[in-house]
Amino acid sequence: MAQPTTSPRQNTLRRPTERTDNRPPRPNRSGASAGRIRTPSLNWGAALDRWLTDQRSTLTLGVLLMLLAIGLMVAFVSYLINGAADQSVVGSALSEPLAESGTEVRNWLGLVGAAVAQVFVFRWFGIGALALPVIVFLAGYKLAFRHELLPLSRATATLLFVAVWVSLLLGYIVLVSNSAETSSLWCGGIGYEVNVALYSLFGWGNLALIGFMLFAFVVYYFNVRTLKLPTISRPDRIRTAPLRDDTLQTYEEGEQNEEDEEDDLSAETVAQPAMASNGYNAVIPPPVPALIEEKQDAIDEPLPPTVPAVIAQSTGVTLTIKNRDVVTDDLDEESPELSATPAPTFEPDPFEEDDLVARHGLYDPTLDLPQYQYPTNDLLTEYQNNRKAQVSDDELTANKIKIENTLRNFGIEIDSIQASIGPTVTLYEIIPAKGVRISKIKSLEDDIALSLSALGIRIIAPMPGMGTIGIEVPNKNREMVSMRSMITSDVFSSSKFDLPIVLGKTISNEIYVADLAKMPHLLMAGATGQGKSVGLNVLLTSLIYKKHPSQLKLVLVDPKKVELTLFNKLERHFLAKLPDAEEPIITDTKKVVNTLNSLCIEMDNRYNLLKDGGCRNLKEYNAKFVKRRLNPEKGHRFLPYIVLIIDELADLMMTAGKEVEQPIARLAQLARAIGIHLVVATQRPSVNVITGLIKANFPARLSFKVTSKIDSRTILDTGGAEQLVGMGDMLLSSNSDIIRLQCPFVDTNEIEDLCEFVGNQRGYDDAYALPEFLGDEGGQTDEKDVDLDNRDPMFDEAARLIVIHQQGSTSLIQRKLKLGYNRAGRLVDQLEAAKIVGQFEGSKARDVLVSDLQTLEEMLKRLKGE
Ligand SMILES: Nc1ncnc2c1ncn2[C@@H]1O[C@H](COP(=O)(O)OP(=O)(O)OP(=O)(O)O)[C@@H](O)[C@H]1O
Repeated sequence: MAQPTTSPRQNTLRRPTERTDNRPPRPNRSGASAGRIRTPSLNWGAALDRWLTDQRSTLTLGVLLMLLAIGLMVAFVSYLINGAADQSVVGSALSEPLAESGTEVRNWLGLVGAAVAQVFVFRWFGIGALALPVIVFLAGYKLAFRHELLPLSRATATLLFVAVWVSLLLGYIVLVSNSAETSSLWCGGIGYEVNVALYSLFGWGNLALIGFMLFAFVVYYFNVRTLKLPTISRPDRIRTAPLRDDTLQTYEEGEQNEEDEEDDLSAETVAQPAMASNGYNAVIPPPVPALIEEKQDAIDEPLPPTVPAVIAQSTGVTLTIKNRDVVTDDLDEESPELSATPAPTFEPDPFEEDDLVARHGLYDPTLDLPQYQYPTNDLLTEYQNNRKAQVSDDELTANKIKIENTLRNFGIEIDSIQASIGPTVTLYEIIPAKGVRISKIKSLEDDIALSLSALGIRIIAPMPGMGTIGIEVPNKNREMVSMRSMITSDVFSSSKFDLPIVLGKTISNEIYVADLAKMPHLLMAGATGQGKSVGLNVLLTSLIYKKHPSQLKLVLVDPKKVELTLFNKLERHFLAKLPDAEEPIITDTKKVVNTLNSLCIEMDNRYNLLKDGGCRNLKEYNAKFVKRRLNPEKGHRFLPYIVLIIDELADLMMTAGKEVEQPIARLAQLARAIGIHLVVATQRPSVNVITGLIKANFPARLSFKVTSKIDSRTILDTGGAEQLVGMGDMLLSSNSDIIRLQCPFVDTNEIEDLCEFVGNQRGYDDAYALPEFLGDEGGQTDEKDVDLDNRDPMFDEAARLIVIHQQGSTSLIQRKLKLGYNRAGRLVDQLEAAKIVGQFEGSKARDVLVSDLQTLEEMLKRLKGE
């Protein structure tokens, strides 16, 4: 049983263009939200929007603004030097020929420069006007480079304040020093006039008002809530692990210190650098200060981040904590200083947290690749023969008569028949005459289809919620739905979905965009040659057009070895792979099993991070990270969505069976909250490929034409997919709704151009590294396997690093000693065998078992047998 898209009620057969004009928009009928195409009309707002989202326009506008800013600056400075002489020329410009005035003017930018500067400098802000070109320049820079030199809104607020305040202060000075004749240029009209007005009211009190204005600005701008000085050096007051002062220094100095720190490895006080998001991106978020450095094992469950909590610990330390997220756990429990210290009560000031955002702005993951250009629409082809479905009146009438006659032959009279022309099929909706039981028509389904003797007829009896019967008849000339028309549509380009995928056009010509993040996984089936590969390419294209490489990672599994190869070029932008994998696209079954298990580890790691951050899902977690409320020092990082695509599950199930079934089912069951989504395609939708376990966890299923009704039932739980007409004609089943869609077409040339466009841009150093999974052969190296007589040459150095930082993390060794993942992993195993670090504990850093360098040096000597 199938359900067509909501279709308008119609009394007569009409052309599709007529149908769409006068009707109010219909509500979406599924949670996956479809959009609709409107009759083209000149929509200036939309045109402007489009223009502004076109990267060529923003580049042009950006450069124009930067030039304008330079021009304004030159004009203003020149006016401050020559302004007095130019004032009369500008004043008389309207009464005298412009050319003559132009030759008299002294401004370096001529008469226009003088006139503009006269307004901004002389009439308004005086020297404060110099702030304005800076704002214009920053705006231009942001547009041109898609990157902010300084946080634009905050810089604009500051500079505007500076312009007004400087003008007022200078106005006051000019007024009290009685030097308006000579110096009013410096304070501008606003500064002077306001002071004149207020002076008569407050006299000297003006100065106090101006001072207060500055104070109020600072209070709001820096979110000051108390006149107490912020106690940044707090970690000194509470006894902390020895390295924390340096850590704090890193917080304050932010990104600039990164380079210096890298070079300064041997120093005892090596500061722990801010951990980059996922450990490999280029821009490092300034971490949140560790407000409290006490061990607090007592908290297992995350507390709501803003609720103060009083925790009495076994150590006798009482802490009042406002923000659970920044509690660290690396204080040595045995610390004699701590037990000697009376229990401190610590009330962190929200100032610090707000201040991080105030100082650095929100964390922006896209700054990993600030120059990244989203693909442009012209990479996709505008098909010339992309004609709208050509269904003539004759064809409509002929089909109508045929349907009526056929039904009459079976003794079914009909009251009315209406047609909705879709891109591939036309839906005829029939209202049977009174007394005709729909179940009768249903039982005649096959006979009716046979009598109509057209391929691909699908009967929907009854149409859910309509009380009508639908008969879908393929159009003689079908419409080619181009990917370009989908990408450029308003529905897609303005979509705010987390993972928008455009699936095609409905029978009523609406563009259907779904959110993969909500689906949350998709099972795809279709016999060979029916459009599955094109469908996967469409899905990937949608995501690549909408997402920045920092927000999305793709794991591509292609046992057929040919279908997804073009996406290889995206390795350093969008692809994720195992650390030791050579090829980013996984074709070998053994590697697929490892990758699936690695994704399960990634899932568990992400769950731990979410738990630690007190968040319920990826969106909340990332939002919190962006607000700098999760400490990268504690392993928190911005988590990109991961989309796993498997093209041909059947091959994998044949060769690895349970080994792939189980991790797929586990991921499908659990991964939605942490942003891992699966798209699994197969040619053979038989029960030994799409097992009950897999099927149960994929609520959204998509079927291209399949070879039998049984296959259709396996994938969709109903027949119908065997009746499709191929070439991207498909049925989508989600939320127990079935929708017929025409998949857009995207050619391999277009995919090639798209991948080239993205791949030729600067990317990350490598593909996104998935956690290592050693599998049965490798297994977690345990202590006895490690030969300490055969230590890595970097062993001592790594040990010192770990002890200095009191953090047993592989990524620390990787970054600081510039080693690969595998070697760093082996080093950590050796350090574990030498009892310098504790055991592997999932996503948490290992415990460091040696508390100071002196003890370590003694251990190292013992190891060397000295
Ligand atoms: N959405 C579409 N619109 C128009 N034509 C299409 C569409 N999808 C597929 N086709 C046509 O069907 C052909 C086969 O499509 P595709 O390669 O995607 O099939 P497939 O199901 O992946 O086959 P296989 O399983 O053998 O790889 C395409 O080359 C194209 O000509």
